[in-house]
Amino acid sequence: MDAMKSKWYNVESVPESHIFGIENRPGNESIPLCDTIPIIDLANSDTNQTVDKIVQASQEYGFFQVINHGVGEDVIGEAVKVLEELFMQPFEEISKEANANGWVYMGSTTSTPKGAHLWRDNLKHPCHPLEESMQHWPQYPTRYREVVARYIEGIRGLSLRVLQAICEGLGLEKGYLGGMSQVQFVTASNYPPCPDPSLTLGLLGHLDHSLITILFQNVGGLQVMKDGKWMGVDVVPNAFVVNIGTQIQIISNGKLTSAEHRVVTNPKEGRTSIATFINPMPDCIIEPAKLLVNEANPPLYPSLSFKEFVNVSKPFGPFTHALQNVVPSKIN
Ligand SMILES: O=C(O)CCC(=O)C(=O)O
Ligand SMILES: [Fe+2]
Repeated sequence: MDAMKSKWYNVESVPESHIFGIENRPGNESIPLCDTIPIIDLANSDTNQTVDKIVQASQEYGFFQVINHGVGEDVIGEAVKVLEELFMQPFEEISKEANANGWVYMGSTTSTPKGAHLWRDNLKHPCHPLEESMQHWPQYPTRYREVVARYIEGIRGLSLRVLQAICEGLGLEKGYLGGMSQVQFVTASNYPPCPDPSLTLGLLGHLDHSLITILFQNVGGLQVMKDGKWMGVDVVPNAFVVNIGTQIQIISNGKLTSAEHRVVTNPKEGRTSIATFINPMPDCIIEPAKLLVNEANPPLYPSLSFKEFVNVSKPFGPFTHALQNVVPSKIN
């Protein structure tokens, strides 16, 4: 049997192990694409107009897309190619390499708190500081480190520009958020075509516990919760989807929104996504910024180190609405 045939997803129907309960599965309801999530041109990211657009989108949707972001089309294309090549290897080969190097590979056999298995393979590793973290990255495909490093360099620059624009928009001092973004993880996923997308999910609904997350998707599948309804995030060629993580929702004292999102599968095409999480250091205290809190605007969230926050969230599983359980006051 060749590598492709032996993959778990070469099946004619969705195995029992991948069927989600009624309350989580997408079903047959058709979900519209949201054509109002802003697509923001970053050619001049420091103008007031761009800053306003970023803040508005972050308030209203917790999501926006960026174009003219400075990361080359070829850099993105190469990264997707090298990841697709990696995911083509047999499960055992990837796992062996992951274990030897200390990065995380979760094949679709990995269970989720909701019982069923996700319709995806996924890898995760740190990517900041670049030189140091690169030593632990995959070595096969042989161009992986070189290609992904170039991608990550681009994402680092972009993330600092976006964080700076958010600082400006919130009225925070320059570098307030950029200075906190000392940890960066990349997680790449392969969502194979699925014989029945109504039964299963690529990724359960969740909030990202990051400052921001910068995502590339080559095929649609990402959905965002807006006013209690799922909406599809359209694929804009070579754009990045940026979303506000729970940590910026806290720092902004609820002014900016971290929105729930999930990934559905499709019967025709495989999908590759690359999400880069921009996170604080574990000991960094995350709390509503002093400048945004006063008598009229009391803090909505407690102060917690990022580590504590993640710990408190754990009992609820990484894919649940952890934040709602942590904070006494509502999060919306
Ligand atoms: O694959 C995607 O489009 C989304 C990934 C994601 O939301 C995550 O890894 O947190
Ligand atoms: Fe996410």
